[in-house]
Amino acid sequence: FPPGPPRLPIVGFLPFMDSHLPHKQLWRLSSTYGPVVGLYFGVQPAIVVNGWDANKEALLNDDLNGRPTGSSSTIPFDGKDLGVMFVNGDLWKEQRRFTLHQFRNLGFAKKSHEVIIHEVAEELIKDIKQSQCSITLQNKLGVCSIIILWAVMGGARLERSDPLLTDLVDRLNKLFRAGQVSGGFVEVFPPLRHILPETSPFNIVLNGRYRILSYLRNAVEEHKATHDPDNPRDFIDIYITQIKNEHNNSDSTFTEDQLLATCFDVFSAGAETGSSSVSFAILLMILYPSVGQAVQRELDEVVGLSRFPSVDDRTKLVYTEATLAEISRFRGVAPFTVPHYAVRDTILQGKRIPAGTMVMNNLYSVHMDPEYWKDPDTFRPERFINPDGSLRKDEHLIPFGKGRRACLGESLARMTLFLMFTTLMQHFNFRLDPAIPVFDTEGKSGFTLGPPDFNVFAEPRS
Ligand code: HEM
Repeated sequence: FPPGPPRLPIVGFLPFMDSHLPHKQLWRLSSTYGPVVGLYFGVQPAIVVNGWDANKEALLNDDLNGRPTGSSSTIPFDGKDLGVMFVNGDLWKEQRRFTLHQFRNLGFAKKSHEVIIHEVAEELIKDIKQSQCSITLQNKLGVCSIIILWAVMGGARLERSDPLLTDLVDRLNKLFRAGQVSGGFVEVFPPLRHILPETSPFNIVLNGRYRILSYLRNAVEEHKATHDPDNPRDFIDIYITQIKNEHNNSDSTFTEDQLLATCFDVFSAGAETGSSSVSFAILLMILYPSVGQAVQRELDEVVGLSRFPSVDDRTKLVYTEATLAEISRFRGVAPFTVPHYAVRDTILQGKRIPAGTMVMNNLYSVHMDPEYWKDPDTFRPERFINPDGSLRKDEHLIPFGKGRRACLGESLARMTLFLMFTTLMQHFNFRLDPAIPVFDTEGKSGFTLGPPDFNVFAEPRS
């Protein structure tokens, strides 16, 4: 097993985990123990993979592409591992393939999706213009993310003013901040959950999960009541048809619980990451005003103010694209991948990794690896521009992971980030509300990295 920090009996490294910025702490361990650090979360053996070389090797090794199973995410499903994110083997392959295929058929990240994102952006701009005081972008963008995702999954166009939406955004934000990348004490000592107060991070995550699942369950019931297999409206309709088609197949993985779990995975993976990415992007434009102004100059030249930016403009918006790349390197909202798991004994960087080891791929360490990035701590979009002025793609930038477990929603996430960011920058000059000072711009950890709390004044650009 790879070398790592000393561990305490029973609890292992858990009491020493930094809850503030664990990706930084776990990367620092590499200076003592090398790129693959072995440690224990309770009695669960785990490795942290740091730097580009080790992460590339790990992410492309299918023996390390499993997921830990049996976590608290199974509680609402009587202990069954369901969905696409925390499942393995044939179930994962079949469900991931089906979900991706159907999403593509439904126009996922295609032109028809751009139309929806433009409508959502237009409403957001109206909403911001009507605001009388400073606004919390993260919440407004959370509502946008859910409307966009739901258009593919559940078909219906949700209303911005629907109080349910605000509740979902609030639950998701709380759930993502309360979560811990290591799983925390309860994941390794499950009986603890019976004595925890309602306000404990574990119960915030579990209650958020139940609330979102109950919303999804209602949506599935409504779909069943109005289901017409010849006229599928969305992903849920197509999935219901598949369940019916496989009714006589006792080995079928298509069940109603599986539908709920898949919707939950997509919904939770997509909504918070999407809004956090755009919030971070706007915050960085305020903190680095010369970059923000250069983005606006390029948008004025290429797009102007009379229409919304479109994905067709991307090739001409080199500086803007370079800025988005630098934002995802500098403040990637996924500093770790979702935890991986060794499905059989294997070798990584010459070290033996036993089956059953949890694997934490530290993407932050890839994006800050000084071997590959000159001045990694400097925010500098120009690093993604070639001397001839064209956009420089860099294989060391992997905010969505790499290999067979990479993000299922990457194309939609990239499209949404581009359209929401450019539309906001086109329409407004942002400045921070001094009433909510931002002391720490590195963000807030949890399952992902969220932006710090901040409010903005948005001055319309004429
Ligand atoms: C900026 C936004 C996003 C970022 C940075 C991001 C990043 C990631 C990363 C790093 C992973 C883990 C890869 C691994 O474990 O190796 C992941 C997995 C996943 N993402 Fe995303 N994601 C984003 C948006 C989305 C969206 C919009 C969706 C859904 C439409 C989505 C759905 C998923 C799913 C289902 C998985 C699990 C895939 C699997 O286990 O097979 N993500 N994402």
